[in-house]
Amino acid sequence: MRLDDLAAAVGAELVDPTGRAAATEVTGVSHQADWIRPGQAFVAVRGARFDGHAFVSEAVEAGAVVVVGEGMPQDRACPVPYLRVPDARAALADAATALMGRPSDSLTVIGVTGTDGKTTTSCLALHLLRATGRPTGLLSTVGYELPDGVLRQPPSHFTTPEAPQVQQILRDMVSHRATAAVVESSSHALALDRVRGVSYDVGVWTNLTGEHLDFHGTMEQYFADKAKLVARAATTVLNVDDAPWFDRLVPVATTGERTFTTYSAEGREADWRAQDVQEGPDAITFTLVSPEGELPARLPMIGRFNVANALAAVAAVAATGVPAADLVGALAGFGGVSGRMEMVERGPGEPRVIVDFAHTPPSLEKALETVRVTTAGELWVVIGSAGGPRDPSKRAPLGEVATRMADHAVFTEEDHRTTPLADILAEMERGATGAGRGNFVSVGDRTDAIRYAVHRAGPQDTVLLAGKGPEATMERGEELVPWAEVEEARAALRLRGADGPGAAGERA
Ligand SMILES: CC(=O)N[C@H]1[C@@H](OP(=O)(O)OP(=O)(O)OC[C@H]2O[C@@H](n3ccc(=O)[nH]c3=O)[C@H](O)[C@@H]2O)O[C@H](CO)[C@@H](O)[C@@H]1O[C@H](C)C(=O)N[C@@H](C)C(=O)N[C@H](CCC(=O)O)C(=O)O
Ligand SMILES: Nc1ncnc2c1ncn2[C@@H]1O[C@H](COP(=O)(O)OP(=O)(O)OP(=O)(O)O)[C@@H](O)[C@H]1O
Repeated sequence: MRLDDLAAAVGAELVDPTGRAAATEVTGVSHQADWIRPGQAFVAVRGARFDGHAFVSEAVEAGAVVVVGEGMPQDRACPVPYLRVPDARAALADAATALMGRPSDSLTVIGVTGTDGKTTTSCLALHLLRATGRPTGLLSTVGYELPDGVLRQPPSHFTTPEAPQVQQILRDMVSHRATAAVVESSSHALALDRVRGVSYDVGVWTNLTGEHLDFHGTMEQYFADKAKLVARAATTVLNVDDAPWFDRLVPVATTGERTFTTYSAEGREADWRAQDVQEGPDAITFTLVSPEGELPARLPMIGRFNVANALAAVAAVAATGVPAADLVGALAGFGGVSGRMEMVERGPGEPRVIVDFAHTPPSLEKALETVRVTTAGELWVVIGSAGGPRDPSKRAPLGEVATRMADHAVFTEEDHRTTPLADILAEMERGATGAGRGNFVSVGDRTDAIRYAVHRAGPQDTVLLAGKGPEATMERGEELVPWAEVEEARAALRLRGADGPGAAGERA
């Protein structure tokens, strides 16, 4: 793209006294100076921690041919043309969108926002679109996928990366013949214009509860940031059960030509709702009451909240023109979400082992509560708490919740980093004993802890391995070791099968 076209795309005036700059070819854009490659534009963002202008020299040395920003500091000159804009983050998104040729215009885009359930709903929508014949891409916390289904990681680990990565990934999807995309859209992304330039066909709202107020400031601001998705999507899928936000979203969802559809997992009046919900050990069944009639549905997941996620995904994909009967058929083939209530395959006589990401006291409580419903025997939990800079105040409450909600708790390591593991375990134990409970044991090594629980659990029992979920590494001291919780669970089950319940547990 020519520099004068880039200037037009970001709404800036190109001051070009020599007349030679306008035709300069701009090959890409980045907000991060050390990612700049020759021929690219550097957008200097004034952030909470840094002023991107401090990195202009680094960007130019790396080959930036233009800098975009809200104004160079007076004491510094810019060695390449400078495009002055009122909002650098908006310009970053506009430049990236233009340079990538507006890829989302060639895709049916479903955006998903909300405090909880974004990743699950996104993965469900991806599955439904693919299973009903649409080559689809995904951008989410777990990474991104092109229609080939291979999970890839963007260079920075965000739910929704910055606009240049978002637009590049959408462009790759189009190049790989995707016709649809599911974009998990975090509140940070909506607030910081990372998804400006994505034209959403359908916007999905899961729910809104207090979280991330450190960034958004107030609940009102958090709502306003998330509501940007509803304000931009042509059709929105709204959760009737999410009071009071539902009522406030309706006017936002109906301005202009836009429409909305509703869902309820709690039996309220809605376009899409679940009736006669039955939770089983491996799946949930319910009657889907839809605008196209009543249909029996089977969702191969556990966790009652997943009914809401499934309804949201079904309603969203239906809004793109897929019949409800096809969606219900496809739902039964969903393979789950990695590390989120993931059931480990088991043989006869083996306990049910579930890997989940819950690592805060409220999410652990919710996870244990829902698993309890389908546990005929006793409930075990293996849980640790992170060290290093992570919030130490949650350690004792985790110990309290684990021993209150489960019959047996095994306290163990979870990325303790340079914090002494013994200190973390002592805090978790304090939470349990402070509440007068002794149904716990501490087993520092996580492999041993998992084996301890799996070997003692009976065939009717459930073992919840909480906290690590899909994470691929464990931080022990200064060391970063590879980790695979599901593999650990499989190994523990194999050992249990070989030695018989109880035997290898003695090794822990
Ligand atoms: C609150 C938030 O999201 N902040 C993000 C934001 O920071 P910021 O605007 O304050 O920028 P800054 O760090 O001060 O830097 C200013 C500029 O200098 C640039 N810079 C900075 C340093 C350097 O060496 N070189 C350089 O070029 C930066 O790229 C940036 O453009 O832009 C930065 C550059 O992309 C991000 O690193 C930073 O993410 C922070 C670290 C973060 O942790 N964000 C998380 C909370 C986040 O976004 N999470 C959501 C999901 C939340 C959820 O639902 O759970 C997500 O979508 O992942
Ligand atoms: N609809 C829901 N309502 C309430 N809680 C939910 C819902 N869906 C999932 N959860 C809980 O939130 C956890 C994370 O789910 P998921 O990853 O889908 O959410 P998320 O919004 O993407 O969060 P994150 O961005 O942290 O991954 C689940 O393990 C479950 O405990």
